[in-house]
Amino acid sequence: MTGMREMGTNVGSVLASLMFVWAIFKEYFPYRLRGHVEKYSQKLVRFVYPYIEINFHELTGERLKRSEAFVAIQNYLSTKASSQASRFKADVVKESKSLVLTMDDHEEVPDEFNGVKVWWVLGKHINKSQSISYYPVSDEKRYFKLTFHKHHRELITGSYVDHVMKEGKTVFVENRQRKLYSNNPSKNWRFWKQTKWSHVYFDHPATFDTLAMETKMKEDIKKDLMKFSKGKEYYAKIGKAWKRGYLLYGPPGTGKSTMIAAMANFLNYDVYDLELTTVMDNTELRNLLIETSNKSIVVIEDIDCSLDLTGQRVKKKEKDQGDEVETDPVKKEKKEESDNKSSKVTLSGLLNFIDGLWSACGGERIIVFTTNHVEKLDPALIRRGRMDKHIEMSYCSFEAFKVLANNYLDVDSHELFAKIESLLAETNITPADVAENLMPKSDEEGVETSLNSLIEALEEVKEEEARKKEEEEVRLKAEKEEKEKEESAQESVKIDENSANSVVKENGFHK
Ligand SMILES: Nc1ncnc2c1ncn2[C@@H]1O[C@H](COP(=O)(O)OP(=O)(O)OP(=O)(O)O)[C@@H](O)[C@H]1O
Ligand SMILES: [Mg+2]
Repeated sequence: MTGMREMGTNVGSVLASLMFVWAIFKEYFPYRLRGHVEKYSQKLVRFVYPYIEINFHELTGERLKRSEAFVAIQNYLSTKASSQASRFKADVVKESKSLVLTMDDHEEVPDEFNGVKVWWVLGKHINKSQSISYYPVSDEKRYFKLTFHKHHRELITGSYVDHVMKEGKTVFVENRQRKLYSNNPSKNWRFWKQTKWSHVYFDHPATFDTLAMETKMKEDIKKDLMKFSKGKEYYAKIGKAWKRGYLLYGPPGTGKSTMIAAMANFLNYDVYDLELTTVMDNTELRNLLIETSNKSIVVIEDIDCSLDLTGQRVKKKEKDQGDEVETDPVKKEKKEESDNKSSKVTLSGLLNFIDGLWSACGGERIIVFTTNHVEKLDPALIRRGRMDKHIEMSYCSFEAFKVLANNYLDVDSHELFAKIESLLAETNITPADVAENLMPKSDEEGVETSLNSLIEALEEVKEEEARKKEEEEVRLKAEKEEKEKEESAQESVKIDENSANSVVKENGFHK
């Protein structure tokens, strides 16, 4: 069959050359004769070469975006190429766990659908125009050519192409290596033609199994995520954009960032880590958003440090009291940058971003904010509907400790657990600190040594907390005494004034 098609292709190209010569000289023939020649020559071409060809170009649209169809075909053919083609390009994805083969240029891959044969070829046009540009411009334009017999036009352009797109997308989801994007400073977008987002491959090992928190809470979050990811029809039915906002709040080291990684791994989504302090204004924020893809989690970490988003009322109160001192150097730098006002992103800009984005960019997106100070955020920012689910990440409970003990030491129970349970109930220690103590310091260190080191740390924390409590009590007592002294001093001044007044009155009376 391929041989016949090739022969047809050769005869077809000879005829095409003749048609080209005809196009030049047809002016010299009488009009009537011209019509006849054209009609019969086209019939002849269709007879000799009864195949239809469709090209799917890689770059489409004015901004030359990568066509989704091209990518889907490429993925679909990667599953066929391994058995059908003889020349491939290979790519190793997912830490060498799978090898993805794609067709090499001009390689032909046959395929069959409902007993009908089709052929795919990856072709490319080289752009001959030698435009001089400051930036490197790719002048290679690739396309997939699909060839099939004209009898099967309907089947191929309908069901077959649909089938290829669907399969291609599934392969893409299975093989794709997820990415962690971070936004580039906008000053580089124009001058260095930098893309808005740079990425590295996302390879965080955190999962919900390794995340230390209450089992019930964990299951609840997993259920919520699952419902969201499968909720395309549901969201369409209730007329809501297919997005969900999560607010993770709690002290440093309680696993907020770890939870985001676990969410991404659970859903198989990309992560867009949005650094707000480098976004100059609301327009830039919108532009960044438009370039995010479906199946992604957009993250804004430490939102209270990123921008002046804390709402007027809260801000005023804070100014009066004086700001709390930030100890984490990263958060401190963020806060300083945002205080320097290099960014003009406003609260309303961010609210528009959260509300508007989804309708503008299609669905299947999750947005996550993290903060250590939930009380500082403007209520408008975190109201339900914007941040649908508020999750408090808290100090380590005994249940959370058991997950960590299993992760780090491979133990489910131990005689020292009871002591640890009672110490955990009395102290505030973060999962990060517990994890640090459980990590064996050397290969020889056994389970017991690690657990004892945790007990020691817990006792230290307990002592420290008791000391702080005592100090606080002493301070409060001193404050109370001071206040009482002041009040009694004021009282005695009042009594003195009153008695002086009565003396004056008495004297006056006497006068
Ligand atoms: N709940 C948890 N489960 C498992 N590991 C945790 C948990 N919390 C903290 N850890 C460990 O502590 C380290 C720090 O945690 P993480 O970065 O997630 O804290 P965070 O809440 O994001 O802190 P910050 O507010 O400073 O950003 C992690 O690398 C992880 O190993
Ligand atoms: Mg964090």
